[in-house]
Amino acid sequence: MSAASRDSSSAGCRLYLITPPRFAVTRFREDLAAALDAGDVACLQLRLKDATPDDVKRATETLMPVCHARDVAFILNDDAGLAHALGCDGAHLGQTDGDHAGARRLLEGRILGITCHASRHLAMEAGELGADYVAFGAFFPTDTKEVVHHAAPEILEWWSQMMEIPCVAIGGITAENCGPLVRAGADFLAVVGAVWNHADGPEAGVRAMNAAIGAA
Ligand SMILES: Cc1ncc(COP(=O)(O)OP(=O)(O)O)c(N)n1
Ligand SMILES: Cc1nc(C(=O)O)sc1CCOP(=O)(O)O
Ligand SMILES: [Mg+2]
Repeated sequence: MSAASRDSSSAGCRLYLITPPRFAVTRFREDLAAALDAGDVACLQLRLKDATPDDVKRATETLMPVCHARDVAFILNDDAGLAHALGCDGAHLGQTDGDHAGARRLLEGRILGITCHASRHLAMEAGELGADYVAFGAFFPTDTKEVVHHAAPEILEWWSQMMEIPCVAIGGITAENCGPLVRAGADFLAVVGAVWNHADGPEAGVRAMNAAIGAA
């Protein structure tokens, strides 16, 4: 999850895949493997908002090996303690997902990503406490989540010119609309629907996203 050198092209921007909100683990294992085999994916975030810790544990035990076999980092959403306990590669925390500084200490040597919405101030704070990446969004309307914050590409441009810490763009991103985000300096594009809801299936979704990143 480190940023490659930045320039004004798509060089270095990679796909950051997030799981669908709900899935049957055994079946999803096959879908995930096929999606990851379809093209470059930097990491998978397990995002199960209504699941119990036991559900998350089972999903992690099933899906993390699929990721690791393909050199894809496995990041758990919302819970740094559980990420640590389950041996995940890292955690993604929102602004209300607990103590960021404590998570940084707990996940020493692992990945910590922090949601910063459309706020330069939150991003600077996250950078100062040692986040491995900051996430900005939502850039476009999304059916995956009700969002209250709306970001514009300028924040990616500002961040990427100022800071070495990678930035992730999220929210309604598709192969059709991602070009300006890549050109603005996003290091990663985080997507749910663009892959899992692609009309031709998740493999086509991964291929389309990578083609669009490469063409930006
Ligand atoms: C890469 C990435 N960016 C932002 C989010 C959103 O996190 P959060 O604000 O905590 O909202 P939930 O995902 O928990 O609903 C994310 N998960 N991943
Ligand atoms: C999980 C999440 N966080 C967002 C934010 O703006 O912080 S938008 C979002 C949903 C991303 O799914 P899709 O790619 O289907 O729009
Ligand atoms: Mg969260």
